[in-house]
Amino acid sequence: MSYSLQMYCRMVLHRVGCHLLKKTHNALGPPIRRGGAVYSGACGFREEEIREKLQAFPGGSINLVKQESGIALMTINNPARMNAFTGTMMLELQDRVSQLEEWTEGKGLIVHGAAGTFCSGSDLNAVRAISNPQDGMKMCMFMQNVLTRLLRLPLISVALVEGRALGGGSELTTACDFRLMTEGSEIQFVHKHMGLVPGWGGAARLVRIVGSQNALKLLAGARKVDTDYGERIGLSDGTVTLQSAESTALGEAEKWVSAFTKGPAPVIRAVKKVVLSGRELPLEDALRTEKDVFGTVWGGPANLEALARKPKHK
Ligand SMILES: C[C@@H](C(=O)O)C(=O)SCCNC(=O)CCNC(=O)[C@H](O)C(C)(C)COP(=O)(O)OP(=O)(O)OC[C@H]1O[C@@H](n2cnc3c(N)ncnc32)[C@H](O)[C@@H]1OP(=O)(O)O
Repeated sequence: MSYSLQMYCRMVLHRVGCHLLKKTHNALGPPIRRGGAVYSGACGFREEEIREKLQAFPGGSINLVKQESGIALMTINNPARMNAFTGTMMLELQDRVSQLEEWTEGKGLIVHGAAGTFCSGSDLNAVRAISNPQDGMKMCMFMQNVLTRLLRLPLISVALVEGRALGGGSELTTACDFRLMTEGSEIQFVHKHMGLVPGWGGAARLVRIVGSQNALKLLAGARKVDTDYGERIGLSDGTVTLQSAESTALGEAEKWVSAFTKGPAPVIRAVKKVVLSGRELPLEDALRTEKDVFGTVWGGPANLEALARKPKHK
């Protein structure tokens, strides 16, 4: 077979493969599997290309502490820039999410910012440098993959908002199951002021959190969301108040999430998995996933221990 005919056949097979992948994806709903990315090579996403570009914008870090309690702490750490995301911080976020996907004892996650503020979105210096549509789209697909995987972690996740969460920072808060805000903090989708719409998946997730009318107000109005407004529209799940001189917002957030992570890790992780499938999948696919997850805990150690504790009925 001539080379050009070979190349033509490969191209046809590639297109058919991509088309079938999309059809399967649409028929079965999102692939909720560990590392469930949205974009892959099959659909023309070349991750290596954007990784190289992002590598060129250093600064800051994403720190991760996996605690004995089963609750991990992730810190967006670039205080000189209000914790804005540099290119290397986007890459580090991906690495931290991969680490959390491998953490089998994990039950909870708190995402917070360094130095008393959350995150002011993409680093504007990096944004200026990759402002051409092609690179912007690649950064968008990269961050959508990372934040989708963050939200799909089998951990109960909380974004602790102190200070400000702006632009991509506000989108990051929507990639957690819950949001807690401290007094005086603000979440603001400033994208409109940048001539943008969210690109990291924040709009799709915001509609599912607050409904389409509230999402329109927050995006088209670039409205500042304070603690009261946040709780009223359901964007915030609670306002963190310090209970004593020694207490910290992070400590209060850990207490809050501990109420949901108390218990054996396999059970807490199973709870997140069944809620995740209920949130993302069409009903019958969600029921099948629930059946599969149920099968992992029914008759498991935690179930048998609970039964042993129950007094036998005469
Ligand atoms: C593309 C989109 C997305 O990814 O979806 C985005 O997020 S675009 C990015 C969307 N985010 C934004 O538009 C927020 C931009 N930043 C601001 O509006 C402001 O900095 C505030 C965050 C409101 C803080 O104002 P405030 O007056 O309190 O402090 P400041 O402005 O002096 O900021 C302190 C230092 O942090 C830097 N800084 C703050 N936000 C930054 C950012 N996003 N990128 C790069 N540097 C940033 C400032 O340049 C300044 O550095 P120097 O002391 O060296 O001057």
